[in-house]
Amino acid sequence: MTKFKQYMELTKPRVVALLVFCAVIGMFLAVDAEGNRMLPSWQAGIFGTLGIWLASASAAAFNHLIDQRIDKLMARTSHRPLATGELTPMQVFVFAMALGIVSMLVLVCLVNTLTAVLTFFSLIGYAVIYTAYLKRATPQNIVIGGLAGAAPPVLGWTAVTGSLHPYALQLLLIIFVWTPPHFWALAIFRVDDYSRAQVPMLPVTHGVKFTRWHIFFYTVLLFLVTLLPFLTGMSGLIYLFGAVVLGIGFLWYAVRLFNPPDDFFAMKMFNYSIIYLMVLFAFLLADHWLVEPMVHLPVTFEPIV
Ligand code: HEM
Ligand SMILES: CC(C)=CCC/C(C)=C/CC/C(C)=C/COP(=O)(O)OP(=O)(O)O
Repeated sequence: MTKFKQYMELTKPRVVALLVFCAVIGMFLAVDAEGNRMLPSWQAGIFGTLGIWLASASAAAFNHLIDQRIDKLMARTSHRPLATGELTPMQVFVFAMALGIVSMLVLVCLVNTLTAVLTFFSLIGYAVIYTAYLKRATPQNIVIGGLAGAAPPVLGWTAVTGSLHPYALQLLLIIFVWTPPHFWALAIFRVDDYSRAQVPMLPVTHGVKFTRWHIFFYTVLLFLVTLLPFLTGMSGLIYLFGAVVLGIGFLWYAVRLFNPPDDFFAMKMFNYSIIYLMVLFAFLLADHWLVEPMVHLPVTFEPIV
């Protein structure tokens, strides 16, 4: 691998691409103080995206640094540049710090302080609270840690408006509830990896059967939570259609997982979770810009901050 590719790998490019996608959609869903649709200014759009991207990449690189011992022990992660020794911990530290500092400079100087502060908390939440502490401490690690990964739509929204709106928190709630079925599906497939590395993920501590039930409960909760944007008047019928169809698909996987047709089925569910979130957010966007706001239920909220 070239040096460039090794540094790119540190930033978890595909995970971060979806985080940034959700942040950008958050930007295009933002409404003004009167509740009207608005387009982001070019500055909020470009520098907001850049700042959130760099902060997420920085968090991912810190995750590589802190997890190097675990990563060496797991088949899925043993090829990572720190695990193989292709990069040194000092190189990774400098890279992660540089990304983090530049992201904060971009957000503070070119976007707004609220977005910078919330992004900073997300970075610390993932890199320090989740990776360095929760991951090793409790099988609820990814549930609590999921809050950091769920932040991007809120960050996108605040980048555009400078204020926090309950609608944006609904988007956070969706990703927060989506994270457990997303991750535990993969963890079931990789249970031996986590067991070898002694990471207390739910299938390791409580078994695969118990984890399947948790996945099922969170998937039902996710189905209900994804109805909120429609019920609160944020989104209309196009979104409702998308959420219900995608949600039925997710529920089908959760039920089938109790009696999977093959060993690879949990991975299929994990892959579906990624498509699910991407398409759900695409529906939110399409609905917001294609449907006349009058179709929406007449419920409006005041910004919180
Ligand atoms: C605490 C929360 C989360 C945990 C523990 C988690 C865990 C994981 C793990 C272990 C992988 C496998 C990576 C690999 O293939 O080696 C993965 C992949 C992925 N995750 Fe998550 N995830 C979380 C939150 C999120 C969030 C919030 C997003 C985006 C909104 C996301 C998007 C993705 C994507 C797109 C992939 C596929 C990456 C690829 O194809 O290489 N994840 N996740
Ligand atoms: C500023 C901001 C929005 C920060 C969020 C950063 C971020 C990259 C969130 C994604 C969550 C994720 C990939 C967790 C997996 O970590 P893991 O250590 O369990 O997985 P691994 O074993 O693949 O490293």
